[in-house]
Amino acid sequence: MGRRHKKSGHKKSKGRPQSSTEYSDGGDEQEGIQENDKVFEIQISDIMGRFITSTRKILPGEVILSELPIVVGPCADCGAQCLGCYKSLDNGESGLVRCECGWLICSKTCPGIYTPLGHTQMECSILRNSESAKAFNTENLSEIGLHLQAIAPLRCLLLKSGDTKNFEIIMAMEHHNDIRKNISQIWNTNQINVVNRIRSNWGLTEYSESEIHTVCGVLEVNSFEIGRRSKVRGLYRTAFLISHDCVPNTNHVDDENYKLTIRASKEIYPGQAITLNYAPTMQSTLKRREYILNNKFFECLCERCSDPTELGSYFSALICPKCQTGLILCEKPICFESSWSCNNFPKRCVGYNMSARSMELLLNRISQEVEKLGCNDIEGMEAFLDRYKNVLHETHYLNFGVKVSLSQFYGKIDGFLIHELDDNALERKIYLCKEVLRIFDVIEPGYTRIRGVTQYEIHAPMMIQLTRRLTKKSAISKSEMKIKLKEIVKYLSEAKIILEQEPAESPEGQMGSAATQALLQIKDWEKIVGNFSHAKFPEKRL
Ligand SMILES: C[S@@+](CC[C@H](N)C(=O)[O-])C[C@H]1O[C@@H](n2cnc3c(N)ncnc32)[C@H](O)[C@@H]1O
Repeated sequence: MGRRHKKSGHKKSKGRPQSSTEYSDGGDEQEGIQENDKVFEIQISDIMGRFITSTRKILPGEVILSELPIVVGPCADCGAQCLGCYKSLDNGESGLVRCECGWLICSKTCPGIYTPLGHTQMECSILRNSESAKAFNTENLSEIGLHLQAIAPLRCLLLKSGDTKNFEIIMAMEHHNDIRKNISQIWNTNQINVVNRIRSNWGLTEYSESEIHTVCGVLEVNSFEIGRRSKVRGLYRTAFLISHDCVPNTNHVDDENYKLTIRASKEIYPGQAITLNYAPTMQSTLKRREYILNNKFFECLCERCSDPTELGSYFSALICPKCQTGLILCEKPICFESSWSCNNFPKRCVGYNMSARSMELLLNRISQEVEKLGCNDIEGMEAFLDRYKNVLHETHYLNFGVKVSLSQFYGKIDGFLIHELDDNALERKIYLCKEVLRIFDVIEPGYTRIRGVTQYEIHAPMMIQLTRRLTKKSAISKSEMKIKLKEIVKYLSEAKIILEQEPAESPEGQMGSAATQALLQIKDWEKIVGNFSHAKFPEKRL
């Protein structure tokens, strides 16, 4: 592995910066952002190609850019979905309705029919004239996904005559054809499902094979997965320039019109690269690097990937089976074949060594156990943590994923509803939330969705604990109560700031409103304890 792709990393830009006005591909027409408000400029590096850096200090929560997509369409691995609004048709709820081109839609009144980011009139007539719907059996919904694979590439190609400026922007995006054409699994699949379909089945020979492979590559490398309804991807004229880092400094959200908003999660200094994580944050270095290599076609050499401890999060660490005190860490994490050994060696541990292959097999086996855990099965999850407490580090990514679920499910599942939790279970939820916040401070710091959700989650058990102590008349002084209330307000206030940025109708957006309500209610406690905003947290003893 690893050899077929070029090496990459965060090498400082070599070329001169391109200001946004110099960016002739249309990046200067940023929607909603005035030219002189722009907080970023485009730079070019030998390793990363184009990327953006900040032109001034950007504060946490500040909008860096916000834009509508150029193209929206089904993801390559989608199931059956409506061509207009992308609603999933897998559940059969909506029955099978056909557009006049023969393809499936959610209903005759679908709001996405004949709209620029849905099923356009042009697309409809191409699909109808080529009798394309005759090629699939509408009873077999899984087969439709294969045909839908060619829709987003078709929509890119249609811009060639319909919107030349955006077509040029798309064709100038990174496609990695040089690498992708040597990966037969990718290239041949695209040849059959996209190139042949568009050229032979739909008769669009005006698009060359290489042009079609290029838009496939552009979509694979640059598109954002968006929407809440099913698997949908969008290409954006500026956001694609954001480079990757496994500890990103931005987060993003898209709304019902597919508008994408990128915000700073933490302070970004002038000249610093503006980054997002292309890989799943809650995976180990090995898995993230594999994902990036196989999907974005470069090797990540970021600080988190280069550090065997993953910046002290110990996300990939095992407990040494020999000495039980040392940790098994990867010797050279940016090398896929690197072996793993005990960090106690040679002091106290005679030495424990594991090959990359043995580690992979072990983790695959344990992952299968995690996948089998029911999402409501709190007892099963706790039993898993207990079973592996002498094998996986307490914040190993496999443990941590389970802990994130537990931190949210305690209080929500039948038999574990918040008021039914005993004192130990309340304490457990608080402990888990704090651990989740501590680790996310390292791997995804700042104002992020998970931080907002966890801060909201922690307030309820803390409030109940406080009420119970008060009603049970367990010894709790007024000053201790004030400190607890102040801590709860701190969590809720940050949760409110973060979650109010989410779409109001989303579960996170609703949590944001609930945080606002909770903050109002908590004011009533002043009647009991007096003003607590000046309460001092006890100093931590070293
Ligand atoms: C979404 S594009 C970003 C824009 C692209 N650099 C361009 O010039 O069009 C993603 C590609 O940028 C490059 N890239 C982004 N982040 C990188 C990083 N941290 N290290 C190396 N290459 C990176 C890789 O080639 C990757 O496939």
